[in-house]
Amino acid sequence: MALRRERTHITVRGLNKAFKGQPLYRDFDLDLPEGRIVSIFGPNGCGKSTLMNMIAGLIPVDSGSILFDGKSLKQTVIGYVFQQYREALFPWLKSIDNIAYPLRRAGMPEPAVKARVEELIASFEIQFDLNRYPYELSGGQQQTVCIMRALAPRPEVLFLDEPFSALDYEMTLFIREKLQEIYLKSGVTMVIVSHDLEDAVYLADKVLLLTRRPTRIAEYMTFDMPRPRTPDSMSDPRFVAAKAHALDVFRREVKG
Ligand SMILES: Nc1ncnc2c1ncn2[C@@H]1O[C@H](COP(=O)(O)OP(=O)(O)OP(=O)(O)O)[C@@H](O)[C@H]1O
Repeated sequence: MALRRERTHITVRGLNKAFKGQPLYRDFDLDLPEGRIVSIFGPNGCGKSTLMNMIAGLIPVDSGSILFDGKSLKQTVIGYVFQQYREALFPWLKSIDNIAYPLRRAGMPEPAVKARVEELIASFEIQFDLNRYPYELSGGQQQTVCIMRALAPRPEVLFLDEPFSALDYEMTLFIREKLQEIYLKSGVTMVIVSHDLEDAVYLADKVLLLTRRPTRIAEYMTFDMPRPRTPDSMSDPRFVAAKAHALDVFRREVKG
């Protein structure tokens, strides 16, 4: 595979965050590469979600800088997929209107909204009825709607907080494939928080392995197995070795 040039997309510098006087991140630096998938993995409570949410602007930092290609968050279009898809969708809007919501809110003219939604439906090869309300859909279908909504405004970065944790295994495989397809088509930078090592490694170009708090980077592991990866990839020796290595680092960090 030809080597792709790695360009930094998100730069985190001198990040500090404490909860109730207890430091979580102290002078923390991180670079997230453009057009790659980075998974964040680490011990329970080490601050995976907090880190991603600070980058996505959902949680304030105490101090430090976070820039997207040198720009602030306000100047950047991002998408966010929540773990709890049931609570993330607006129950009073049909699924299709949930997807269109961020476009309408941004004042996009209706014909352009329709065209963008149609484009998403085609690229996701949606087989279910998007005129249904979210509660009429299965969990996997609801999570698919959440991902489509997050992608609707063509974000530069897509953040996903444990996107598989509320799904059964079959749906996990389905959503993983969809995310990989979208990534291969659009090259969007993705950041995924995962508490499952298999999920963390499967989609990732890089796995950010964190320590216990106060949280540091234990290892920023590169996983360059070619794409598309398939369920068979999980028995590939390269996948098995990457997962075993990440598990070693994790065990060392948990033991302290
Ligand atoms: N609003 C808050 N107030 C006080 N403490 C908080 C708050 N949010 C998070 N914390 C604490 O900060 C730490 C990191 O939380 P966070 O949810 O980011 O960790 P995580 O690695 O994503 O956790 P998990 O693996 O349990 O999902 C935890 O110890 C948590 O209890």
